[in-house]
Amino acid sequence: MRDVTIAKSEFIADEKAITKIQDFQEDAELFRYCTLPQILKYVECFTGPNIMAVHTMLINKPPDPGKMSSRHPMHQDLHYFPFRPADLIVAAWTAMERVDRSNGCLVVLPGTHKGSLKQHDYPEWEGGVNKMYHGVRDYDANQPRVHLEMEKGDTVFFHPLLIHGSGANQTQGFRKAISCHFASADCHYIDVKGTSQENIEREVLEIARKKYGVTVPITLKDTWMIRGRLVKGERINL
Ligand SMILES: CCCCCCCCCCCC(=O)SCCNC(=O)CCNC(=O)[C@H](O)C(C)(C)COP(=O)(O)OP(=O)(O)OC[C@H]1O[C@@H](n2cnc3c(N)ncnc32)[C@H](O)[C@@H]1OP(=O)(O)O
Ligand SMILES: O=C(O)CCC(=O)C(=O)O
Repeated sequence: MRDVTIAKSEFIADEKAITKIQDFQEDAELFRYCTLPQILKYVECFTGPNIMAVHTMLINKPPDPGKMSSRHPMHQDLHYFPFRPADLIVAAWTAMERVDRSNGCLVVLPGTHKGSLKQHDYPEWEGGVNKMYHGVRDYDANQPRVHLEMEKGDTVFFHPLLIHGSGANQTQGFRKAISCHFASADCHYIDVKGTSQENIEREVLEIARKKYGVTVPITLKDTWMIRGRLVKGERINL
């Protein structure tokens, strides 16, 4: 994935536009992260013994190009997931260097994981928004927020309903983190038709057609089944 502003700038080298490697589950070295006992020990408390890595990312938040496009809007990860129950899904996010407000650390709204899934859309940001970076349409902006300042190697585990995002990277370095969403293999797929998740379904299927050249009819479930990888126990539903 490339930052929308940087990718369109003729003055910046192509590799400096790369903000994320999405879906690294087939890369042996990167995937080792998802199998680390130090991570799985905590993941298992949420998922139980049958653990799937459902979504992987190496995030390389670039120095902000001046348009604030390095921000990640406040969102709930469950918006992207066509499976339930939410309580059997957990994110692990590990800082690969010190992160604080200057380089755009995570920011969370504590307690929001006890709420429900909200409507998400592209935020109306003047400087542009990266592809598929949907944000919660309505949330109380006066609600207390916590900035997660973390040292290199620190990991945070969070619920897929927790409203979170990250700020602009105001430094000159790339802010690196590695992350995996885990889910219990006992989770089941849901049909998102008629729900607030229809907009992301449409977008993912369009990307599958246009970017990956898929010509046969596929479903949102197919896109998740192909990418998911078992890390422990038995692959049941997912
Ligand atoms: C499939 C299932 C996924 C499913 C993903 C499931 C996510 C689970 C989420 C869990 C919670 C979260 O992480 S929340 C955030 C979730 N969202 C994401 O992580 C989205 C990550 N984004 C991506 O992976 C990618 O951007 C894609 C696949 C959506 C689209 O890729 P792409 O079409 O190649 O575009 P991308 O590289 O991003 O580049 C952005 C724009 O810059 C242009 N561009 C690119 N390179 C250049 C260049 N050298 N010179 C000029 N322009 C350029 C592109 O054409 C595009 O313009 P133009 O075509 O616009 O004109
Ligand atoms: O690393 C970031 O800046 C934000 C990541 C995030 O919000 C997510 O992966 O859901």
